[in-house]
Amino acid sequence: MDNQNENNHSIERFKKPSIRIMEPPSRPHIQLSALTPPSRSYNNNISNSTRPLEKRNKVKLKPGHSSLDWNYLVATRGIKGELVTGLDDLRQDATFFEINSKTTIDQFNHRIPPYQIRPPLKINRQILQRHQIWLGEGEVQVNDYWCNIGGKVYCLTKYLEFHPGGIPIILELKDQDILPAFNNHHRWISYEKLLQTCLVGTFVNV
Ligand code: HEM
Repeated sequence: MDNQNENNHSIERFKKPSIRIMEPPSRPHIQLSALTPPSRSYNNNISNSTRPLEKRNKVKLKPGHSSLDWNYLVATRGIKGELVTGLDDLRQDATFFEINSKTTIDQFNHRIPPYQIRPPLKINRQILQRHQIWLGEGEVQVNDYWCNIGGKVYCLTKYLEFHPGGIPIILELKDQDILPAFNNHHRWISYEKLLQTCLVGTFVNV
């Protein structure tokens, strides 16, 4: 009997200590939207919570119209001033001669590419509007499309077909400075670099 008591006692001694299973602490409720990265859009008019993430509106560009093709065009024709259309019209434009200095006109007459002319050509609204003709893709002989970006006039005639966001979105802004719309879509892109050789001159309110 004593023997059995002793056995029971030793079994008790080797029993595992009872472990109290703790409940995991309850997690704070986190809304998924708080974990999603902020939208890369700079458009302050559209709240991040309603804007679908990474919605792209890129269009399918025609073959030969990639960004590399554009760089090639700039390097081969842009540097010679050949990406600016409609310059010959300026030679018959009285307003153009009225608002520009002799130094500028001399360089223009010597066919210096507009992006290299100092001081730059002055272009007012009247002249700009005469160079906003877009009859369709491929109509390079007829199209002549200039626009105002942040106070500078650029010729987009050749660039439009290379624009990954499409042509209509730019044409819609015909009468405006397109810089705010540009910044809403892609503030990080340097249009000054992309369109460097397409610069016509400075926009002036005269
Ligand atoms: C004329 C100057 C402009 C230049 C040089 C330009 C350049 C570009 C470039 C390089 C892209 C490709 C971006 C990428 O791959 O991430 C792009 C896309 C786009 N652009 Fe422009 N852009 C111009 C004007 C505009 C304007 C005025 C608008 C709107 C009114 C616009 C709307 C868009 C859209 C919707 C896309 C495609 C979607 C996206 O990338 O989110 N662009 N543009």
